Amino acid sequence: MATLSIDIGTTFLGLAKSQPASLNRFGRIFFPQLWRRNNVSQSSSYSVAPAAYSRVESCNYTSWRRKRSSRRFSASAATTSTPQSEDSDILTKIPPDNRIPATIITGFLGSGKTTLLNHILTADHGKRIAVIENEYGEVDIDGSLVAAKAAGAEDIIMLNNGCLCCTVRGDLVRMIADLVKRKKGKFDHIVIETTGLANPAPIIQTFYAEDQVFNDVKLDGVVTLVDAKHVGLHLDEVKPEGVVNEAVEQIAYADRIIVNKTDLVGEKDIASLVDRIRNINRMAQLKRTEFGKVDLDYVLGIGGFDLERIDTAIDAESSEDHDHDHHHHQEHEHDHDHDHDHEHCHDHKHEHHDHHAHDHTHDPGVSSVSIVCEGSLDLEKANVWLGTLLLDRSEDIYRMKGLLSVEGMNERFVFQGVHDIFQGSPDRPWFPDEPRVNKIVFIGKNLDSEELEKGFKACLL
Ligand SMILES: Nc1nc2c(ncn2[C@@H]2O[C@H](COP(=O)(O)OP(=O)(O)OP(=O)(O)O)[C@@H](O)[C@H]2O)c(=O)[nH]1
Repeated sequence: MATLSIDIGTTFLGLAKSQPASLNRFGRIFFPQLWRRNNVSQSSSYSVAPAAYSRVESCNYTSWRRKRSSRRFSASAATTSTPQSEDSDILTKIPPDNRIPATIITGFLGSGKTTLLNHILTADHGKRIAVIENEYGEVDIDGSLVAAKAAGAEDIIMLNNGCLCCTVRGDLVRMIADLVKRKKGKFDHIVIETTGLANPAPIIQTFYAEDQVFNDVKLDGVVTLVDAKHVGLHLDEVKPEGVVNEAVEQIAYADRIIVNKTDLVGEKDIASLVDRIRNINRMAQLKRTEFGKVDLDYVLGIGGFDLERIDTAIDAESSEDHDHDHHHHQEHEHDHDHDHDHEHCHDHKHEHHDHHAHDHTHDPGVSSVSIVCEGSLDLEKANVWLGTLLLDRSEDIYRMKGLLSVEGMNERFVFQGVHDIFQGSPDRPWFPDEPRVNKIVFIGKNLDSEELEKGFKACLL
């Protein structure tokens, strides 16, 4: 791990240990230097380990990484001068977020991204939408998008000098800033269509790392199109060491998954594909479509990164794909690592194994682990556990969401993270008769469900 991360880790753990835990200090102790961000009214927290960006070999992150490094230090410094009084209840409220929402549409080549975009632009939803379209090479706005523009997109901007997740991310930042400057108040939502080969992670991180973007625009969600007929080939593709499988990554980072082109395959194949997708990402909602025809509120206004909606997301595994989930639950292989010593605590690990006909060719090792456990946490132990986990494993932990019960705290504590970008806040109070059930979902690489559950359980009182 980089020296920088170790320095910050020492500071982090030092702060966590040096302050006695108490209710009103909770927010400040919990990931203290991740908690505050200058000039932003939300209870937000940011930290990005340089290692988190080294995964995409082909991307040139050097200057950005340098910039991020210095931000880690400034975030840390800001925390030490937290101005709130002890009896302030500001941390128990998640303030309104009036920034312009942005949706990322991703999915492999030909999966139906432009088709969905056109559906969004031509549907009757009353939203004024600005589009940022990323194409490889010197292509112009394609014909269908011209039609879409005629149908009412507020603005269409082309990014065609390379892939958003690599060379043109600086352009994305400038374009968003320019769009906001020129047209603020004239549009309600930004939709960004990535190239089929984009890895969503660096694009997501842009929304947190760049002030120019962060101050005006909030990431609403990642919508991933999956080509029901062809995605299997891409999921199976074995990449050289250190090179990501974009098809897997696009599913792993999604808030909403659209299994498209279902007219081209049979029900059995769809069920098996859905099963496979759920193994990678159990946090996202999933729908099956033809020609991207979904209700607009399925893809816009998702709040995929909003703390207020954490419980919806972490309950998604029992609610998604209502029409078809009987297949899922019958066929899905659950690796139930229940701990029978503790009847209220269990984890589910959802990994690729060879129960699918083609899985044996490649195991990308990206899976979901969920921990559901009744009880209350020792604040200091939870701090150390989660902090250490982020420091050690943030490169492998793609996304996480959680809802925690902390001893001595009346409110539920909700958090979400993308690698080691972490946001957390108390939300509503627990109801008097409500069972204090903790729920955490991790999506990532090489996740060890037993280790995660053991670490979590050790924090319980
Ligand atoms: N049969 C069938 N064809 C579809 C469906 N959805 C989209 N298509 C077609 O698939 C082709 C690719 O769709 P696009 O929307 O351009 O896909 P894309 O993801 O934007 O493609 P790239 O930009 O090349 O990555 C087009 O010819 C669409 O008309 C579907 O549900 N069923």
